[in-house]
Amino acid sequence: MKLRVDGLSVRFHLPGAEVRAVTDARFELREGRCLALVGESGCGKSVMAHALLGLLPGNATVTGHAWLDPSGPDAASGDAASGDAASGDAASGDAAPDLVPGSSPGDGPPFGGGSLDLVTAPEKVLARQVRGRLIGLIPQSPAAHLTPVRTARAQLAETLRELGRPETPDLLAARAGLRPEDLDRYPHQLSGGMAQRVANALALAGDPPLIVADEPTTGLDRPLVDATMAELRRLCDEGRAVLVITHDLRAAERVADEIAVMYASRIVELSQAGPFFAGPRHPYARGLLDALPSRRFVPIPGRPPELTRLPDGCAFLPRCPLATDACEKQPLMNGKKVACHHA
Ligand SMILES: Nc1ncnc2c1ncn2[C@@H]1O[C@H](COP(=O)(O)OP(=O)(O)OP(=O)(O)O)[C@@H](O)[C@H]1O
Ligand code: NI
Repeated sequence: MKLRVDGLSVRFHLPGAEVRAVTDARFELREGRCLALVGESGCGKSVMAHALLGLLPGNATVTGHAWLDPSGPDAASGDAASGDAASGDAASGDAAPDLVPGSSPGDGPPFGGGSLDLVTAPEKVLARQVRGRLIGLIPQSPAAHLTPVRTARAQLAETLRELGRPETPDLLAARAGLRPEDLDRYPHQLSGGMAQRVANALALAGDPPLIVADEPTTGLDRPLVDATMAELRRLCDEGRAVLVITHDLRAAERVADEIAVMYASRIVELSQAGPFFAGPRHPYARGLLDALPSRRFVPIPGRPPELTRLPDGCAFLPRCPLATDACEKQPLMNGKKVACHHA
C-alpha cells in the first residue's frame, strides 16, 4: 500500500466567496507507517481526509493527485510490474481490485498501472472498491455517524454484508474490544469509548490497508485517548498505513512516525516525529508545542485567517515572531520540508 498525495487542493464555492480549504498538499504514506496531520480547528484537515475518500459535497472542486497503490510490500514495486494487472480480468474471487488507472497521459501514476488517482476516480469506483475496502474511515464524532434506530450489531452486520465479508459481527466486535452484549445496544446507549470501538470495527470490517482516523479521540478521557492511540499503532504495526488527524499533539506523539502540520489550508511542516518533537522548525509548529500544558503553556497569539480571505504571502505572518518583509511572499516547502522563509 502506498499513498502519494501530490499537489492536492480543495476549493468550496459559495455565493460570492471561495473557501480555500486545502492548498497544494504533498505527502506520502505507506504500510506500517503512521502520519499524524495536526493543526488548529478549521485549517482543512477533515476536508483533506474527505477528499481522499471522495466524500466532499457538490460545491467542492478538487485538483492535484492522490495516488493509491494497493499492492502490498511483497508485491513487485517497480513501475513496470503491473503492465496487464489493470486490464480487467480480475473481476471475481479474491483477486486484487480491478482499478481504473489514473487520469491523463504524461501525468501518470507514480507506482505503475495498478494505482488509482483518488481525485479523478469515478464515484462508482470509490464506492465499490475504495471506501471500506482500500480506505477505512474512522469519522470525527463516531456516535453521530451511527444510525440511531439500529443496534451496533445490525450496523456491523449490514456493513459486513455490503463488503461481502464472511466474518460475524461478534468476531469483528471482539477484535475491536467489544463484548457480544455491547452489540445489542443502540448508539445512544453506548459510552464514548464504546461508540469509538464500534466505529473502529466498522472501519476495519473490510480489512482496508489504509485507515484514516479523523479526530478519533475527541471527547474521550485520557485513558481512552491512550487506548485509542495504542490501537491505531497496533493497526499500523500489523502492516496497515494510518493517517490520523488530531489537534492533540500529545496523542500524535504517541502514535505517529511522521507529522504534517497544517496551517490555513497548507502543510507548513512535514517531519519525522522524533526530530519534530525535539525541535519543530516552523514558527507555527513551535507555537503549537509551546502551547502544550506539559511544555510552556503559552498560547499562540491571534487567530488563524479566514480561508475565504487568505493573503498572497505567508498566512502565519500576523502571528509570527519571526516575520519580516520577505514573508509577504508565499513561502513554499523547501528541501527541509518547512514552508517558512526563516526556518
Ligand atoms: N461544504 C463546505 N462548504 C464550504 N466550506 C466548507 C465546507 N466544508 C468545510 N468547509 C470549510 O473548510 C475549512 C476546513 O474545514 P475542516 O473541517 O477541514 O477543518 P478541520 O481542520 O478538520 O477542523 P477541526 O479540527 O475543527 O475538525 C473550514 O473553514 C470549513 O468551514
Ligand atoms: Ni476536522
